[in-house]
Amino acid sequence: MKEGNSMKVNYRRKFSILPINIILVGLLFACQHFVLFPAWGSELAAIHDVCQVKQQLRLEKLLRLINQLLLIAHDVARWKWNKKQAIQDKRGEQELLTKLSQQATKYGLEADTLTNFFQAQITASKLIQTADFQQWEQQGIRSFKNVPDLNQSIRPSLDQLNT
Ligand SMILES: O=C(O)C(=O)C[C@]1(C(=O)O)C=C[C@@H](O)C=C1
Repeated sequence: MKEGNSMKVNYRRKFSILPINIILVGLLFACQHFVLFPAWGSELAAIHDVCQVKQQLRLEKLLRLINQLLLIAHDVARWKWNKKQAIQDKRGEQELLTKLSQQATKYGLEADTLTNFFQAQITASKLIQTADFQQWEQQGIRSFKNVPDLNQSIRPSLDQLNT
């Protein structure tokens, strides 16, 4: 083989494995850091822990809100019982769901998921109110004293919790 040709082959051999070399050196460098600086591993674990705690806190806050909303359902039921009003307010429900799905897009949340969640919340509220009505019917309760007004006080509280 002529000298010029053999140099070409050597040159190709030398440089064709260059990207693999770069990747291997990169990997080695990264691993070495975790070996030489094990603190990095614990830092990653700490970040993971913080994320988990934050998620847990968000979940707890959500559960607290659900609980508050369901507790208010008893006040709603008392007001409706006193006024002999129907439990279901289909128009109110639709207005709430439309407003919430518009807010979902604003906050980058999925409108369907949010709507399903609040639909379930409304269903739970209606079940509580129905159970209250049945119980008061059996107990022969005529009306309740000191019930906050649905429009002036209860619904604004519900709106605040919902948003
Ligand atoms: O605002 C009421 O009348 C409620 O009973 C509350 C609520 C709700 O959870 O938002 C529940 C049932 C009604 O059909 C409408 C709304």
